[in-house]
Amino acid sequence: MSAAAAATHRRAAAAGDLVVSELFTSLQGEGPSAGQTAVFVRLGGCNLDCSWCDTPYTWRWDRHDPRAELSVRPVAEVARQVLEQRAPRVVVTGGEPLLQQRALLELVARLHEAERLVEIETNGTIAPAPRLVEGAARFNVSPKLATSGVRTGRRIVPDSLTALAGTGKAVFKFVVTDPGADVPEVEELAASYGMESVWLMPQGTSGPEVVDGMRALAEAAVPRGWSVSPRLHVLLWGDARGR
Ligand SMILES: C[S@@+](CC[C@H](N)C(=O)[O-])C[C@H]1O[C@@H](n2cnc3c(N)ncnc32)[C@H](O)[C@@H]1O
Ligand SMILES: Nc1nc2[nH]cc(C(=O)O)c2c(=O)[nH]1
Ligand code: SF4
Ligand SMILES: [Mg+2]
Repeated sequence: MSAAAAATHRRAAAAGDLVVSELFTSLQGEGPSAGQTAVFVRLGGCNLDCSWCDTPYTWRWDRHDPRAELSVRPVAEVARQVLEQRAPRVVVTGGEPLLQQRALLELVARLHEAERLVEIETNGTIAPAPRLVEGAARFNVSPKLATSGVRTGRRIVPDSLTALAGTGKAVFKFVVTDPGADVPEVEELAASYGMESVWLMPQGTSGPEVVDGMRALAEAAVPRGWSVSPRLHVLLWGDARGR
């Protein structure tokens, strides 16, 4: 991590604040709630470095400037901004949102109290605390496969995947780059961790990549009883930020 980004995260953690990348309202583009209006809270910082990550501006500080990309905001202020929107649903993502679990807990508790449905997008490497599980409507867990380019010991944390599977609120959404290599790896992970809801989503940041990818993934998903996730925001708006 860059020194500036590290200092930002330390300052936020000391104050109980959140490090925010962006906040916007859109349609949930992925997973079981695809098509539903939601407020997105994108937090800064990640503990992985997936080769195809579509939001490197949240963590890749050799190519992006953390002073321009990140802001430190009190939980109450983020909650107020979210609740100004009429959307019934909130998607907390990143970066890796569970890196900021202490402040995240407070945000999710406030939103849950205000009867918002909070979905948390996570890479599955960090176990959720009981209070986070209580306030969350669902965890959209996206464990990374070998084709992410991240080494196994970093991307697969068995205790965290077990904890997430045990919440009863997790779906597992795998980004597939190469079905021949990736589908057998998903089968192994699904069996090892008792994943009940498995989703395949194509890697891609353009309409044709997503549509062609989904068509190929249907062949693998249907016989196995799995689901295929669109990337609706990519189909509608391409690789635009804040969508
Ligand atoms: C940017 S990540 C943030 C949340 C968390 N770090 C994670 O990976 O789940 C949000 C979602 O986008 C997916 N994703 C990122 N880049 C992608 C790409 N190029 N194609 C398809 N999905 C991608 C991730 O796997 C994850 O499901
Ligand atoms: N529209 C839209 N839906 C999304 N679902 C998950 C996203 C994410 O980046 O986590 C995402 C996103 O970036 N945009
Ligand atoms: S874990 Fe998520 S945010 Fe982090 S690099 Fe991978 S896709 Fe990007
Ligand atoms: Mg996204």
